[in-house]
Amino acid sequence: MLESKEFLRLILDTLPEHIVVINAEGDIKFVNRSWQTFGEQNNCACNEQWQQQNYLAICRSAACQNDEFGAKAFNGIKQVINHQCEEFYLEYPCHSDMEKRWFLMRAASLFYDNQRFIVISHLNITERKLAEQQVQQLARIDGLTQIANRRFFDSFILQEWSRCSRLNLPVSLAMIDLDNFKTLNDKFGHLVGDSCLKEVAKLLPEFTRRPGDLCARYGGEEFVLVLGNTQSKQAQSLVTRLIDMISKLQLAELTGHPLTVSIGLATIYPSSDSDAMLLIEMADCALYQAKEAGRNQLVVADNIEPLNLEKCP
Ligand SMILES: Nc1nc2c(ncn2[C@@H]2O[C@H](COP(=O)(O)OP(=O)(O)OP(=O)(O)O)[C@@H](O)[C@H]2O)c(=O)[nH]1
Repeated sequence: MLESKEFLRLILDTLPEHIVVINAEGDIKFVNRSWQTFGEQNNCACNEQWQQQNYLAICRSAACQNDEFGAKAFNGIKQVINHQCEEFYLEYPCHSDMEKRWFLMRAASLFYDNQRFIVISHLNITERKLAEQQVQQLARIDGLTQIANRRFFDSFILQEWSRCSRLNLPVSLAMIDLDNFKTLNDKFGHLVGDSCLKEVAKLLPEFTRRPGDLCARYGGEEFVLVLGNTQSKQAQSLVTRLIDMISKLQLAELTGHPLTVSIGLATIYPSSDSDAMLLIEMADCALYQAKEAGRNQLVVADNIEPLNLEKCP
C-alpha cells in the first residue's frame, strides 16, 4: 500500500501547505489539493490547467510587473535548479482585498527516475507575521501617549536626515516642552499631569501627516515634531498654530489654568559632513532660550548666532 501513488497523493492532499512540483525547466508536474483550492479561491487564471503552466514563467511575469518577491522567487528557484543551493526560503506577502496574508516559500530539489524536480511549498505564516507586527508596533509606541517613542524618533530622524540630504531638502525639528510641569504635577497630582500629556499628544498627529513627518514623545514632558522637506517659515506657522491649540485645550477644568508650552525650532539643509545631532542640538538650544525668555513662546534657531549655541547647556 505504501508504494501506491494514490496513497501518497492522498497524503499530500491532507497537507495545509500549497505544494507544486516542477521540473528543471519550470514546467508544473504536480499540485496538491491545497494548491488547487487556494487557486480556486483566489480566481487564478490558470486554474484547472496547472499542469500546462510553467512556474518560472509565472514568477518572471510577476517580476516584470515590479513584484520584487516574484523576482526573488525566480532567482531562488533558479539557484536550486543550478545546484547553487540545496534549499531556498522566502517569506512574502500575498494580501487579498479582504485580509492580510503572508507565506513562507520553500524550494528543494528531488531526484526521481533519473530526473530532477523541485518541490515548492507555500506555508501560511500570517499568524506569526501579525504577532511580529504587533510586537514591532508596541516597541515603537509610547505607552502613555500612544504616539511614537524616543527610540523610534532616534531611527526616524536618521532616515529622514539622509533622505533630505540626498534630495537636498530642508528638515525642520520642533522641540516642545510643557511649561512648569513639575508645579502642575505637585499641585494637582501625576494623574492630572498624565492627562495633560495625553491631550497634547492627541493634537500632534494633525501636524505630521506626510511620510517624512513624525511626532514623538522625546522624554518626560517633552515632545518633538520632525517635519521633512519643510522650510523654517512653513514650520513656524505650523508650530504657532500648535501653541494656539494647546492654549485652548480644556485642561483649565482640571487645573484652573491654561497649559502653555515652550518650543525650540530648527531647520537645516542636511549635508554629507553634518549629522542629525546638529539639528537636535540647535532645536534644544532654541528651546532653552524660549524657557530663559519667560516660557510660552517659540524661538527659532535660525535667529541664533552659532556662537550662542555654545552657551546652551
Ligand atoms: N505626570 C507626569 N509627569 C511627568 C512624566 N514624565 C515626567 N514628568 C514630570 O515632569 C516634570 C518636569 O519638570 P522640570 O523638568 O523641572 O520642568 P518644568 O517644571 O516643566 O519646568 P520648565 O520646563 O522649566 O517650564 C517633573 O516633575 C517630572 O516628574 C509623566 O509621564 N507623567
